[in-house]
Amino acid sequence: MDQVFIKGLSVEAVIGVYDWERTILQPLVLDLDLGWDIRAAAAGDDLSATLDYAAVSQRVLEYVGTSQFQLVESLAERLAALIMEEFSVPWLRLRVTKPGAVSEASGGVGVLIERGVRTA
Ligand SMILES: Nc1nc2c(c(=O)[nH]1)N=C([C@H](O)[C@@H](O)CO)CN2
Repeated sequence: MDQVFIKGLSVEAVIGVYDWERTILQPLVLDLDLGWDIRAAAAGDDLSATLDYAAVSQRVLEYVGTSQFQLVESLAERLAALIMEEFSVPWLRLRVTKPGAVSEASGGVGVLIERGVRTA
């Protein structure tokens, strides 16, 4: 399946299980692979026929930036459901990285989920 992707989307949110984390904003980085058949958009050179990565990015920034989850798992699950419902995305892969959580992990820590049905 074709994909529209958004890589390295940076946003700050209240995220974490510990008391000190409930009072600060922490950086998160999101990577999204979004299943979408791009052929109709390509044939017509038509934005309205594709998944607008700018519109998805804006919605994700709005949602995550005002969220207050404890676990990155919870954020990932809710965000995946929102994107699939609001943008009619049939399948997605979402990585949520919390860069500063484990200082020794230079590439960050977090979760990677896939949801939906990935058609050929
Ligand atoms: N699998 C997870 N492990 C941990 C999480 C999490 O969201 N998912 N969160 C924390 C703390 O909030 C941590 O980020 C504070 O540094 C610990 N482990």
